[in-house]
Amino acid sequence: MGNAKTPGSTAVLVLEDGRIFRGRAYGAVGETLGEAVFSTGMTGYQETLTDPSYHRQVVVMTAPHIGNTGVNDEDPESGRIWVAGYVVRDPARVPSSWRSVRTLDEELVAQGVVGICGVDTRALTRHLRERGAMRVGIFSGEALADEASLLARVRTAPQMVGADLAAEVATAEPYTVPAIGAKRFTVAAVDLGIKGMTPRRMAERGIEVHVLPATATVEDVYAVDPDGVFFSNGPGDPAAADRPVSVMRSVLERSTPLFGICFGNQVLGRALGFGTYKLKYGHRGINQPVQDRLTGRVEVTAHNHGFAVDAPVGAPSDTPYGRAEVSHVCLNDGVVEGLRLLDRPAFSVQYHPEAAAGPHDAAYLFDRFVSLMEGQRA
Ligand SMILES: NC(=O)CC[C@H](N)C(=O)O
Repeated sequence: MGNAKTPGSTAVLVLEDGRIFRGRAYGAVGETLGEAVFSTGMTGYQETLTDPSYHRQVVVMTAPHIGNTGVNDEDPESGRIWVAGYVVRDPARVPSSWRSVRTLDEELVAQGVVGICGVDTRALTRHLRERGAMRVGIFSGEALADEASLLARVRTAPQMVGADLAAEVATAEPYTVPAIGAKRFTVAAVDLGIKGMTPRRMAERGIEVHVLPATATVEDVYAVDPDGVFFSNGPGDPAAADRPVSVMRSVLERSTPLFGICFGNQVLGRALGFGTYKLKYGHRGINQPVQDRLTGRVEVTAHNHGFAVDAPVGAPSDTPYGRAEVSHVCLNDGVVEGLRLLDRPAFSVQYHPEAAAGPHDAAYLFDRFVSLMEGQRA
């Protein structure tokens, strides 16, 4: 957390391998620690900042100009900024948008988010691509100190591997998002860090969404008498998500239609008996090419993931819940981007069909979920 900003004051970004970038304080002044990751989205910084999946991550924006459209009250994906820190090359000096109500700098200060600007984000991104995501600290104001002590601070930060974070970001109390228009289905959505656009995309399809805390039990899920069950995106290491994995296994057992996004895809991978692993530097941006192996169609999609499912691409695998296959792959690097069961109504994707921000190529996946629920009724 930071205190009042001194414009243009010095800030230092220290990576855990000892590489240092100097710049100017942006947003709140102070100290922040986290995992350094980069996002290639040219637009949608408000959605990025407020995506709970970024909890404990310091986000480096590869787009050089950030803040151009200021901050509005409509675009946030949750009630607050979740990124641990923010790294920008060249912040907008004068934002311009009819929806803007304040500057991004003001918003970062108001929410105590420590950032840095004026750093060479291309060099920083290349470093992270070569060395991989790693721990980082941003320091400004009274937090500045000699390099050796800053590096020692960075090395005290917790690692992302093994981090169980969903309950830190998810709703404490259940809430309901009503269907828009006539209600057709009820869905229990286990909130592991859900983005606001996800229940909205379901509501638009006549689904009443009961958003449940990350700690929801199987009894909580079935207490809403769901036609389908959804597992959301969220922060942290899926290898630490034992509770959602066991809840999901009960849902699979009962053959209730099931859909998972991002963390939810990793939870499905684990529920089926596949492993998960940490990617070197992850996928974060809104223009990643993904192929739907069922139709052959390529979609341009929004991503934010640092882990992935380790499942064989090709012939289906036998799992305790019948045959499962990799339904989608990333065309940049072959990473598993979706799973589908062949004998039960369940599927998931590693990317973001709710796409806020991002292209809407993958919105059909919400319709697939609706079809599964229709199929179950027929
Ligand atoms: N957006 C997400 O759900 C991210 C899932 C997980 N925390 C990852 O980094 O891979």
